[in-house]
Amino acid sequence: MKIAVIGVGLIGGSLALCFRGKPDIELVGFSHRQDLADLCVERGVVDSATLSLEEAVQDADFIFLSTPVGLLETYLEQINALPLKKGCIVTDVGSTKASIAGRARELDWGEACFIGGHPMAGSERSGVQAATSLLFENAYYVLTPEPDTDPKSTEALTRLLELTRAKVICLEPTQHDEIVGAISHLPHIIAVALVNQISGYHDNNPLYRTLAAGGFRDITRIASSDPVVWRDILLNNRFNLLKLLRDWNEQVEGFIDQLEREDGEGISERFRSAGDFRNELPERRKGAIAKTYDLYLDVPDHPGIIGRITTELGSRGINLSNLQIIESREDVPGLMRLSFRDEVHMERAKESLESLEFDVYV
Ligand SMILES: NC(=O)C1=CN([C@@H]2O[C@H](COP(=O)(O)OP(=O)(O)OC[C@H]3O[C@@H](n4cnc5c(N)ncnc54)[C@H](O)[C@@H]3O)[C@@H](O)[C@H]2O)C=CC1
Ligand SMILES: O=C(O)C(=O)Cc1ccc(O)cc1
Repeated sequence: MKIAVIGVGLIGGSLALCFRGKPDIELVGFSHRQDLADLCVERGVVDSATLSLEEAVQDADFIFLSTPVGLLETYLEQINALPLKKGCIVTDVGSTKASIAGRARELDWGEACFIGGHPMAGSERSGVQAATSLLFENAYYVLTPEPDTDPKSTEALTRLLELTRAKVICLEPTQHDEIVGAISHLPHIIAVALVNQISGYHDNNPLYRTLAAGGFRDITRIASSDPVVWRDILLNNRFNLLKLLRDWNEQVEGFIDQLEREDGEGISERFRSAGDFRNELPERRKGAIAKTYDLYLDVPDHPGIIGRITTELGSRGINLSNLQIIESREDVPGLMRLSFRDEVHMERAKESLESLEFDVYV
């Protein structure tokens, strides 16, 4: 089976790593620059890479378009005009689905077909350097087959995507863009606006960055996302976002009004209803919203301390899903966050680290 990945960045590279090394799969990357083509081969993400689109898609069984959204339709058109293998499935990974689905519908695919796709997992990092085969584990992977798409093609793509360990669901493209606009694109806008607002205050007083603590960091991680990728997503989904931002203004106006009227009960009620909804979000899956079980511990600045902690957990078979040094506190020993997929591993880690006399907080 030949799989072509057009644009081997965070998402294209991560998909390639999920497929890589499986028996009978040949992975070819297409890049628009020789240095990037060389890099994805050097990093072992694809078997070979080419600057020729024709060569990349020739005889391919699956083609994944994984460039920024603004380039997807151009590549779709170019690929549609090239000779494709009978039964070839062309798909994409773009964060918006209506426009590419609309363009694909206008093209004649002959014995090939197009099925839109969107893995609902990612990160604020970009480029093939950030690619990982674990990115999609337990996340949702949306496919947008048309009513007349051959179910066998959707099935074949779904079967291949099992290698990502994501859960495939099918959605209509317009509905996808409305929902994903609200749960992913709007939060990115809010994070960026918030960081830029605070950055403006910081220009006059550097204490803003010094004091920026957990809450600010938690809600602004995605503000570090790739500017080109996000420019394209926001422009592409602008009609949904304009409505969502007007609704957002109403939320802001509501707070202004409650503060002016000193309406404490109204403010508490907003926190209560937000907490109720937030606490009911599906748990224990990675992706756009990752639920983890976290422990915090003070770590003295000793050489080898991180190795000691991870070796201890590893030797007891405790599965660590993430580790982060939190730098929000100055002039104190480091604070480390250890994340686990479930409560059992978290509790076992707590006991084990306490027995080594670490101060552990849940
Ligand atoms: N970043 C994320 O967390 C997620 C992104 N997506 C979607 O995945 C797609 C790719 O995003 P990322 O992998 O995050 O970005 P990325 O920047 O890591 O990867 C984009 C790739 O496209 C290549 N590229 C850029 N210009 C090109 C051109 N003219 N011709 C050919 N290739 C070109 C880049 O070299 C890079 O390899 C986007 O459509 C995005 O909406 C989907 C899910 C999550
Ligand atoms: O980093 C995060 O938490 C994300 O929000 C990742 C993400 C980015 C873009 C998508 O289309 C889907 C998921």
